[in-house]
Amino acid sequence: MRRSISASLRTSYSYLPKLWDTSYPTYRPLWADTSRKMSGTKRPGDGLGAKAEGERWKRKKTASETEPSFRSTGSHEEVLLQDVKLLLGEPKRSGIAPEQFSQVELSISALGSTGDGLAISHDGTRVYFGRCSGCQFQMLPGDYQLQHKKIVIAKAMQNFSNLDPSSIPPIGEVMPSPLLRGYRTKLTPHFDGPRRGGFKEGAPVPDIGFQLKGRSFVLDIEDCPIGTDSVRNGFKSQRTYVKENLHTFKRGATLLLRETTERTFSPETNGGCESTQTFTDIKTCITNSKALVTEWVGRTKFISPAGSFFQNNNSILEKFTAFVQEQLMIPKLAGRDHAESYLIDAYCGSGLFSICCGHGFKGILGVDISSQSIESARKNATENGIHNARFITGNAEAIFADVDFPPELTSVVIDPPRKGCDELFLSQLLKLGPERLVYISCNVHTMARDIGWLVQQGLGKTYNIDKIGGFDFFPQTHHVEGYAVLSKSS
Ligand SMILES: C[S@@+](CC[C@H](N)C(=O)[O-])C[C@H]1O[C@@H](n2cnc3c(N)ncnc32)[C@H](O)[C@@H]1O
Repeated sequence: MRRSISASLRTSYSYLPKLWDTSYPTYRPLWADTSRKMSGTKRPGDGLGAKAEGERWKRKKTASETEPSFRSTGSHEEVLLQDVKLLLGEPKRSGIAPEQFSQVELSISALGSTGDGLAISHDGTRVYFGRCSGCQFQMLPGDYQLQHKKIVIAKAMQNFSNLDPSSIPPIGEVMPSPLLRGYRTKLTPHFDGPRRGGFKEGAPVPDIGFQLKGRSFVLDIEDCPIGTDSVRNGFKSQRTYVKENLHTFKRGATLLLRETTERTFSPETNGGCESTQTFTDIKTCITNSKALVTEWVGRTKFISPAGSFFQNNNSILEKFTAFVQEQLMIPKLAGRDHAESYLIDAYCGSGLFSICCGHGFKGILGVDISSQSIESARKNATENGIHNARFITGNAEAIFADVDFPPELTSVVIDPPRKGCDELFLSQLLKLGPERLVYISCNVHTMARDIGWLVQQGLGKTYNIDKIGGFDFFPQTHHVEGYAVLSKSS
C-alpha cells in the first residue's frame, strides 16, 4: 500500500523552493547542508576536507554511480530517485518513516526534476504536491520555471550521461514560450468505466480529466488553462457529450481534442509578396482521430491526421525550427553555401524539420515508424515546395540501408520518442559518421543517456558536444524540450 503524506504548501510567489546550486562542478542541493562552511569544514561522514571537496567530482565513480548508463529508462521513478539521493546526500540518513496516512507539516526545500516537491523531515522523506499530474507549476512564476528547467537539464547530464563534467558544455538558457497558458493544441482527457457490463442507464457520471498525481485514477478537470481556446471549448462540449450519452460507452475512454486552423488570406494581398500577405485564422477543435487537421508553423502549412503526432505548442515552433535550422549548418562549411550538404531527419513524424529546416539542402531523407506520418510528410513536403526529400517508413535504423550522402556533408536531426534511441540506431549512426548531429528530445534524461553513450563509443570519441539547452515547450509543467548539438572534431 502507498504511504500517503500531505504537506502544507504555501503557494504564493514569496515562498519559492530554492533552486539547486549551479556554481558547483556537479549539481548539489543548496539547502541540504547550509550549516556547512565551504572552507575547511568536513561534511559529517564524507571524510573530505575543503581541498578534496573541490575535486570530489573527479574521483573514480562507484558502481552505483555509474549504473544509470545506456540502459537507463529515464522514467519518472528513476529520475526522482536520483534527486532524492542528491537531496539526502551520502551517507544515507536513516530514521523511522512516519506512520502510514499520518500528516506531517514540512517545508518544500526544492523541486525535483519530475515536478515533485522535495522536503526533508527528520527521516529524509519526499513528498508530493499538486493533485493533477498535468500542469503542476501554475503557482510558479515563468522565470523561475525556466531556471528550474535549465537545472533539470544539467542534472540530467550529470546523473544520466555518465560523462565527466569537463566534457559537458555549460547548459544554455531555456528559451521561453511566447504563450505561458492557452498554448496546448492537443489534450487527451479520459475517464474510467465499470469493470464489466458498460455504463447502465442513469449511472453516475465518472470523473473526466487527467490522472491524479501518483495514483492510477482520474481527477475530474472541468477546464484546462494550458489548452488553446478551441481545445478548451472542445473539452467542455465533450464533457457534456459524455454525460448525456454515458450509457452508450461500454468502457472508459480517452477523448481526443485537437486544434485545426483554417487560414484565409485577404483577397487584396493575394498575389503580393508572401511575407506581406495578411490572413485570418479560424481555429476549431477536432475530436475524430482520423480527421485531418491543419497547422501552420509561420508560413508553412502542415496537414496530418488528428490522432498522429505533432508538436503541441504551436506558439514556439517558428522560433524553435529556426534555431534547429541554424544548428544543422555544418561549422566547417561556415560562410559557404550549404547547398552542397544533406539532411537526415530521423523520427521525422509528418516532416516538421525536413520542411521547416530543409530549404537549401541538396538532399533530404526522413524516417518514421508511422506510415500515416510518412504519408503526411510526403504530401506536406510537396505542398511546401520541398522536392528533394524522400521519406521512408520503418525503424529509425532503416535509414542507414538507404543513405548514400557523403558523411562529411551530412547533418542529422534526431527527435525520438520519450524512451530515446535504440542502441542499434546509435551504433549505425556512428558507423555513418555524419558531420553534425542535432538531438532533440522531450525527455532530457534519455537524451543525456544517449548523448553520453554516443561520445564514449570508439567511433563517437571524434564528436564534441557543442551545445546543450532547452526550449520551454510545456509551460506550467515540469517537462522541457531539450537539445544537444554535436560536431566532428577537426
Ligand atoms: C517526438 S516525435 C517527433 C516527430 C517529428 N520530428 C516532429 O517534431 O514533429 C517522435 C516520432 O518518432 C516516431 N517513432 C517512434 N519510434 C520509432 C522508431 N523505432 N523508429 C522510427 N520512428 C519512431 C513516432 O512515430 C514519432 O513520429
